Amino acid sequence: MQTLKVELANRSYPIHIGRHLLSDASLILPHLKRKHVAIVTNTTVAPLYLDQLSSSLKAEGVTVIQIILPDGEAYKNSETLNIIYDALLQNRCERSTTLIALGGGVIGDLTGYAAATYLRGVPFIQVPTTLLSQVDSSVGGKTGINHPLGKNMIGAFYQPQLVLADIDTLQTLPPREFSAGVAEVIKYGLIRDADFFDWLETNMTSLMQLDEQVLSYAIYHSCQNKADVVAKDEHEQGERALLNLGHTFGHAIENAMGYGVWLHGEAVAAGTVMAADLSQRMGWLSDHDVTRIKSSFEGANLPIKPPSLGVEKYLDLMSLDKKVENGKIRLILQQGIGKSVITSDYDAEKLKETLAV
Ligand SMILES: NC(=O)c1ccc[n+]([C@@H]2O[C@H](COP(=O)([O-])OP(=O)(O)OC[C@H]3O[C@@H](n4cnc5c(N)ncnc54)[C@H](O)[C@@H]3O)[C@@H](O)[C@H]2O)c1
Ligand SMILES: O=C(O)C(=O)C[C@@H](O)[C@H](O)[C@H](O)COP(=O)(O)O
Ligand SMILES: [Zn+2]
Repeated sequence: MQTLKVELANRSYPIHIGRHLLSDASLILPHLKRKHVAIVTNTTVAPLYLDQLSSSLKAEGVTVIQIILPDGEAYKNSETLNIIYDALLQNRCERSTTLIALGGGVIGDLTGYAAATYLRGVPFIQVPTTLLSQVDSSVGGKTGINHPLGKNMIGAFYQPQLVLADIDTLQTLPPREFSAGVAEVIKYGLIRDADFFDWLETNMTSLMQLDEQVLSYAIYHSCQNKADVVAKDEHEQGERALLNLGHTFGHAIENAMGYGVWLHGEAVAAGTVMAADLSQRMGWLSDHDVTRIKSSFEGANLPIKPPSLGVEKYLDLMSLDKKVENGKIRLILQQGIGKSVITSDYDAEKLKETLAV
């Protein structure tokens, strides 16, 4: 098992990455206020891993409440959040009850937001079971739900007590979902780590085959990059916005196509290609680098061609992005591989050319 730490003063927490972690309750016990937990998961993950996690905790005398939600991005909303609140109240959960998110990013975001708000805040633990959630969503404390008008529009920054990433769970992940996670892995290379991007170019085939060493390295290195950024800028006042590369375009795609039709990682991949296209039009990124970016996504079986929504639709949806300032859409653009910037200083006409796909 490898461990790294998100350094946030008295809210610091460890990320454990390795095999057989779900059945090792000793990793969780030190982080519980009381031997009382509510595991939140969904109808797909429950039959695969709920028993393993519950049994190991029960064997140590922990009372386990199970909350099983419907599966899918379309359920990352206030109705599903209410299912969690209802179950917590019906089971008389207290401030000392720890919520455990067992699943992908949807479960993690929902559970984290429930933890941030139930009784004005209870502890929670992330047990991510998708590649995307192991490399990105379980780390950093962004929690929340979607609104019909925009992605993740309601939420809170609320850090977990612990992240437990058991890479064995990835064996059952459908290939399309694995690919979606690789989009966020590539992101770290593009925004701040050119060496990691080079390494990914060399090792993409092995990564897609779930080679254990390559997979562990990719997860550890992604978490390290995210932990570094979050430690410097927890509440996205500056540098953290770089983690949003491709997301202003991508969230527009997810919303326009209907939540869940394009996977988050797929929309991020196509959105990152759009950001690269605009960067190239601005003269900031070479043709060669644009080709490298597209090839890396293609190597992970990710889409590089965005849907044709129409320029006005794109602009309308992008204008609801959380990074909008004084009505101006701020974008993460590329000034090379490993060098992203947040800027509102782009040519609006060139943006329209990028959106006219
Ligand atoms: N909070 C953050 O910082 C952050 C970062 C990135 C993405 N996100 C959010 O995360 C969500 C996407 O997360 P995701 O890609 O994990 O999607 P997801 O949570 O929808 O999981 C993908 C699918 O895989 C299934 N699944 C999960 N684990 C499995 C396993 N081990 N074996 C088989 N099936 C499994 C799920 O039930 C689901 O059907 C989006 O809502 C996105 O906005 C949040
Ligand atoms: O942690 C962050 O910060 C990120 O931006 C990570 C993203 O991959 C993630 O999709 C996040 O949920 C997007 O945040 P949002 O603030 O644009 O909703
Ligand atoms: Zn993302």
